Amino acid sequence: MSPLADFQNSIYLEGLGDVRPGLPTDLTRLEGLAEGVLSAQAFGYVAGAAGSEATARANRAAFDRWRIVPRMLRDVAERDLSVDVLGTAMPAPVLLAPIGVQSILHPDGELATARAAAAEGLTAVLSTAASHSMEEVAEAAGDGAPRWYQLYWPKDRDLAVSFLDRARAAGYTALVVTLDTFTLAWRPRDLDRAYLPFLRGVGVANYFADPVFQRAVGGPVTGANRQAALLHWVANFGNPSLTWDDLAFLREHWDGPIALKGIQHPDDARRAVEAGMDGVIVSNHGGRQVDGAVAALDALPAVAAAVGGRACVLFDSGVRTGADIVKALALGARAVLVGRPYAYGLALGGQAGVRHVLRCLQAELELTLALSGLTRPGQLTPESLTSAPVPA
Ligand SMILES: Cc1cc2nc3c(=O)[nH]c(=O)nc-3n(C[C@H](O)[C@H](O)[C@H](O)COP(=O)(O)O)c2cc1C
Ligand SMILES: O=C(O)C(=O)c1ccccc1
Repeated sequence: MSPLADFQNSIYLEGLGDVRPGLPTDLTRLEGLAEGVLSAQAFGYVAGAAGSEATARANRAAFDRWRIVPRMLRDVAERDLSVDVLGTAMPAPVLLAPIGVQSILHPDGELATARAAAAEGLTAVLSTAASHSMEEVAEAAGDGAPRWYQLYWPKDRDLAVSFLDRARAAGYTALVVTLDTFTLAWRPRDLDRAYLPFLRGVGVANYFADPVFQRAVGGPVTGANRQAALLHWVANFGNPSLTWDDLAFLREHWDGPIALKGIQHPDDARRAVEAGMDGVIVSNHGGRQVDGAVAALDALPAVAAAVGGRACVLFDSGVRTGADIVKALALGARAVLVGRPYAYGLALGGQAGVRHVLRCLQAELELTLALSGLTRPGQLTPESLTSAPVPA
């Protein structure tokens, strides 16, 4: 019996002893529960999306338009979910998407997330906009815990280089460069509450701890230069002038694998490969950037075809269940990143809440795969799916 199937049994056995798991095993229910424990501002920030939130809804609807076609009598006794992604060994094709400002969800924020990921052997991608510094998070994760770093590429090139140097020194092995968020989009829930965590000093730990940043604001951030430091953050956060030519700069300053996050067009995927990138992450940022943008799952097949095995294709935006993961892998992703579900787990139960989410996702993935007649993620192809009948 695999440890993941054991997890399912342990839930039933606890049930016999009348001890219920603390959080629901249907992860789509976590959002509603998280609303009950978060401030309206924090909940709105996390659950919200751009504009009318049509793309956030489309992300989910796209999964619903595909159905798995299970196959029988295929000896699925021995299952192995493990994959190698950009040189990182993973027990399952699941990563924790970079989510900034996690201390609005739980005081331990990214520290709790890193510990939960490490306990499962899964890779957490640390955001540049984290509420704890990358060095603190690395220490919380512990030696040997796989970790990747996500770059919000700031205007100041020296600051970008400093982030990359620090990430390397702290043991982050792969770089995720987020391209779709050089500025925050039109987000009505936050606008209506005039809520931006950074202006309250949340999500700036990596900046305030940085020697290059400190030099620019006249020394370590104290009460005296705090306002100036926050304004410097606003001015530097993103760079709308970047082009494909700038990727050479990243290659020069980061010798490990690089994945570009926010790819939605096959031509952009081709350009990423031509620029020597190791991976692309098909993502629309969970619907938080371009309202009306294509559902991420609908963009995946064409990107996978354009890449044609020359780079690693990853996926996020809308993954909520093991079945969702099966569908994304079948349509061309090597692994998925999950975002809001673990953020809600963090809000509801700290480190244990995140771990609950990770265990449920892995267990449900393994069961869905096996019950569909497969034993390894790599066996999934588009033939594993059929499109759902269009509702009348
Ligand atoms: C509250 C919140 C903060 C986020 N912060 C970041 C970030 O700092 N960097 C980044 O690349 N993506 C960020 N994202 C986007 C996620 O990495 C991911 O693309 C998205 O959440 C996936 O969609 P899902 O939430 O539907 O799983 C954030 C998403 C949320 C919900
Ligand atoms: O809110 C977000 O989606 C996001 O990506 C972000 C951007 C800057 C800082 C923190 C999070």
